Amino acid sequence: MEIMPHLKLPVDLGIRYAILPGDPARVDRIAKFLESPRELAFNREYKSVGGSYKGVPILALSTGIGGPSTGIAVEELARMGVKAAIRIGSCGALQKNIHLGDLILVQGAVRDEGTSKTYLDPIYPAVPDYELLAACVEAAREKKFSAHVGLARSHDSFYTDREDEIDAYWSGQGILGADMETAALFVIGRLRGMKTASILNTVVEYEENLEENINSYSDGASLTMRGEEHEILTALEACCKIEQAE
Ligand SMILES: O=P(O)(O)O[C@H]1O[C@H](CO)[C@@H](O)[C@H]1O
Ligand SMILES: O=c1cc[nH]c(=O)[nH]1
Repeated sequence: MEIMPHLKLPVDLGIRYAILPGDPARVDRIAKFLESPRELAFNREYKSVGGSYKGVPILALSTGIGGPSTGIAVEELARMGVKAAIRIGSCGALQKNIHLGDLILVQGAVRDEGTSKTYLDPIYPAVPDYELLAACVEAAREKKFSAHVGLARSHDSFYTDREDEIDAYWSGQGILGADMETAALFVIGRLRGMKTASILNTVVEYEENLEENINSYSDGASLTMRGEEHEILTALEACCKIEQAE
């Protein structure tokens, strides 16, 4: 049986929906929302758990940090027949009205990263699948989660000497938040015929201290952990909506 070189999952796993956090620790927290969760593999940054939600088989898989490892995950998931993948990430807000634990449902991403550019020219757009995004928006609204729909910026370097200046520029262009994986997911997923969407949980407010806030998220601060639960539920409900529509 063929095993994926990085994900260490079998090509015929047979699960059509994937939920993709960056952090492997988040996979265990997704597992708590699944029926009959079972750990499937843990190789490098790729931790995977299979289970189901309201009867729909779901794969939770971490992608690690950044476009390169996300690109590998998307390619191997596509080979396994995954039809829809929703990132549930964390982000820094770039607008003052976006608060800790608020969700950003990404309508398009600035491709300020290298991975997607190795596939296609930068003029190609990084956009989610329309139906999958609509299912995420509907799910978040039904559950009354605090959510904003708009653009994100995906970048490669978390620490640069110009981060404040760069953030101010993109904030001025109306971008809602910054992450490191969404653009690569959208571009590579679209090329491989996979529906994609990205939901980002705000773990740093605009112009707040990045390092302190990320530390308090990993320590389980309540607003950001609640946002994480909201993004997990939004993604799972969206998978059910797509499954019902088919
Ligand atoms: O929490 P995840 O999903 O990893 O997302 C964000 O957090 C990491 C940076 O701290 C980057 O991967 C960024 O995109
Ligand atoms: O700027 C930021 C803040 C949080 N997470 C990111 O990926 N980028």
